[in-house]
Amino acid sequence: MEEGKMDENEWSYHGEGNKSLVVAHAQRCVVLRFLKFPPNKKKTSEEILQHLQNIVDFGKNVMKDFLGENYVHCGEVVQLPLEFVKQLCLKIQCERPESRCDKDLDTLSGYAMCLPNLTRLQTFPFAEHRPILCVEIKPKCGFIPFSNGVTHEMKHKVCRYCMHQHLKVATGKWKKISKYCPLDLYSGNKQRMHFALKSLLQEAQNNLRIFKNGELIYGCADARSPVADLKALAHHLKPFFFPSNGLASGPQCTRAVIRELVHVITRVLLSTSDKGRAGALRLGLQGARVCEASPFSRSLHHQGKNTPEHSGLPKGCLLYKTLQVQMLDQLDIEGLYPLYNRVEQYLEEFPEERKTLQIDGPYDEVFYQKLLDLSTEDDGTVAFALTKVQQYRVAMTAKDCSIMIALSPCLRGASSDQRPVIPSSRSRLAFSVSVLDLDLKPYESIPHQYKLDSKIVSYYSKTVHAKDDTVRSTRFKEHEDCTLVLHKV
Ligand SMILES: O=P(O)(O)O[C@@H]1[C@@H](OP(=O)(O)O)[C@H](OP(=O)(O)O)[C@H](O)[C@H](OP(=O)(O)O)[C@H]1OP(=O)(O)O
Ligand SMILES: Nc1ncnc2c1ncn2[C@@H]1O[C@H](COP(=O)(O)OP(=O)(O)OP(=O)(O)O)[C@@H](O)[C@H]1O
Repeated sequence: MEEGKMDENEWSYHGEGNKSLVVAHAQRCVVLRFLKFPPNKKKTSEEILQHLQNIVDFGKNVMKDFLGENYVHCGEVVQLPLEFVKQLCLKIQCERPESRCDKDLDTLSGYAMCLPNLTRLQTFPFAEHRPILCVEIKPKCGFIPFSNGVTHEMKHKVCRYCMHQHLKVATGKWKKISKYCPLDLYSGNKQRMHFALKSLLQEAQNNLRIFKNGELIYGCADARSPVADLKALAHHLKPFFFPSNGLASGPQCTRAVIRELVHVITRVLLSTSDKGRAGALRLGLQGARVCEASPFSRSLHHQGKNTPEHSGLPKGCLLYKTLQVQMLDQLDIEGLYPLYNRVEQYLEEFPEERKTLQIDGPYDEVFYQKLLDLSTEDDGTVAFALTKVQQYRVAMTAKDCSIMIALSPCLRGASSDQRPVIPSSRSRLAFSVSVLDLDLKPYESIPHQYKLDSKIVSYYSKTVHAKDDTVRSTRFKEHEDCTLVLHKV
């Protein structure tokens, strides 16, 4: 970023999560990502610079290898004029959702990350004049724990996302329980994937957002005021997926356009645009492949059908690679926690060792190589415990990342310029797939994870599973769902 040339009026609020806030440039396809902190927890400029550098290094040295060069965009750390950051912060404050204002944007260090704007097609340096649609999915954890360390039987049957839904609704985070189950999305079975994506469209929460030309048109900017009008969405989608059945308006048109979107996203998710390489990890899928709480498997079960087919994901696709990284959590938090305590005990005795153990970085080649040791034989050493702790942190990162799919119609007759292309009813769509929010989860969050896990399972077991029959009838109307799921499209 060139000092003196930064004008806050060229940047606009784009979005934020729990830990960072993103602004997008009006013309150029770049964003600035700033860290956020609670008001009483300010950090020094040096600490912020180090934190951001760690994020970039972790992306470069670890995630690029695991997920694939083309999917990961590490960006770079930039130093910005303090006056620019101050003015920008004032300018965007009114656009920030109230629920995110418990944390303040860091305006004191002047450091931020500069990244490509992933809501735009990746190969274009400048904003395109063609319409660009971008679907952001936060898929969450796609497997059921298989570790012997798991003490709650329920965790072998129902996935964490589905259990957590009940706690989230009870605590008022969301109003309705979603029918989305990550295991359906990660199944590789088209029917299950369609169901998962339709469920996300019905109840987006913070798992689905849709942008058109970089602007949010569907999903939550703020949990309290979600934008989720399917009819309005279908209207936005018409330039991309005008239905081949010729219907220009009405509920049938809405359904047809949404169905097109779901089919196109499924095909993109199953595509292997990263040269089909499987990534550095080879973890066999263990544990249940179906979550008992998923309305999809429940509806099949009630029709007396076998468990849904698990087609498996193509090895080169981003979902497959993300799942592989998630499965670095081999022991589950219950098996991991005693190992974390072993590391903690060691650090209490030898606090100066924290650096050597690379708890807070550097996330370099040495750090990466240690992650590849998948042995689960505990020899009682701190080294073993540390490897499992670091693998767990990486797995948790992959359980919380988001996938961005950008789509843009190809001009008639134009070559695709080596960009991958997917056919749709209206035209061919050039697409790019990227992954974002790959910040390594902090070591300090492990005790929180342990407590939260137990809270999620206890709440689900006590209140939901005990009243299973009632829940089944309120969670979804079976006949309606079966038609939705099994209707051949
Ligand atoms: O624990 P979870 O599964 O609720 O995930 C948290 C997310 O909630 P979600 O369930 O996706 O709505 C949560 O997302 P929201 O703030 O709810 O949008 C964060 O992503 C959080 O990560 P971090 O603490 O900011 O690094 C996430 O925490 P981590 O568990 O990934 O550390
Ligand atoms: N490179 C990018 N291009 C376009 N949009 C982006 C980019 N990075 C982030 N965003 C948008 O900003 C939002 C917040 O970013 P991000 O997920 O990194 O925040 P976070 O605070 O780290 O998230 P979390 O709540 O998971 O901790 C994303 O959901 C996405 O919509």
